[in-house]
Amino acid sequence: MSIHIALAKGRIHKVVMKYLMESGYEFPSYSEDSRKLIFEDAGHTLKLTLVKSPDVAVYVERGAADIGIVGEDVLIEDNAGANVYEVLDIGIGRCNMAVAGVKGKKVDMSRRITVGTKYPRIARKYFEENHHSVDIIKLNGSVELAPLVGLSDVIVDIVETGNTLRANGLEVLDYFMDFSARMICNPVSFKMKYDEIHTLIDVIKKKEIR
Ligand SMILES: Nc1ncnc2c1ncn2[C@@H]1O[C@H](COP(=O)(O)OP(=O)(O)OP(=O)(O)O)[C@@H](O)[C@H]1O
Ligand SMILES: O=P(O)(O)OC[C@H]1O[C@H](OP(=O)(O)OP(=O)(O)O)[C@H](O)[C@@H]1O
Repeated sequence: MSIHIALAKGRIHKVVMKYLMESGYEFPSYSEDSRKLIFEDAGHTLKLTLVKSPDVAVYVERGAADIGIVGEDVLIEDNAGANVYEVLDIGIGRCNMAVAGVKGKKVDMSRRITVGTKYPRIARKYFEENHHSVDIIKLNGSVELAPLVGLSDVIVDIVETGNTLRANGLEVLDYFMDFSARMICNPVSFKMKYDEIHTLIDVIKKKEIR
């Protein structure tokens, strides 16, 4: 029985594809530049689809995919884990969530501050837990711009190397979560395709990428 894996398109799918090919799976029609979204391996054991990160859990929950591989940040932000099993921490795509602001500029946390972010739920929870009153502005990318042009006082965003913050004259005020890519599984598939799914888990575990 073949298994269908929904892969978060972007950084995560590129590493997972590379890894699967290094482990002996052949995907004759795959290339990083291709616009194709579905790939089957030559042995017909895996079908891979490239899905936008927030949609991965939707495919898995509804049984359109058996397995999903997606960043933990996305699962937490979308509160998406309830109807799926998280079966493995893949260890790739490691990054932190941080509050950042303009370098050297003091932010008065005692007043209501504005926060630009792609992660409104995670940001709100963080500020609530720290008893700060905030106005969250949901953005869709290039979040670093917001404090530079006066749209927000601070941002909450992913930091990996810190290069984007540095290049834009921002600094971290607080790191508060870290994430990695997770493998999630549809509960019915987990029972029906138990052996195939465990074979895949073993293949990925064997690669020391954590
Ligand atoms: N430096 C990083 N920046 C963003 N995401 C990272 C980083 N390092 C690891 N990740 C992981 O990769 C995932 C996003 O990958 P990527 O940015 O390639 O996808 P994307 O679809 O372009 O995302 P988005 O549209 O949200 O920018 C995140 O959910 C996170 O788990
Ligand atoms: O610490 P770094 O290694 O610089 O990585 C962090 C940057 O990467 C991500 O942006 P992405 O490239 O996904 O673009 P986006 O801003 O459009 O989301 C993230 O939102 C930061 O901007």
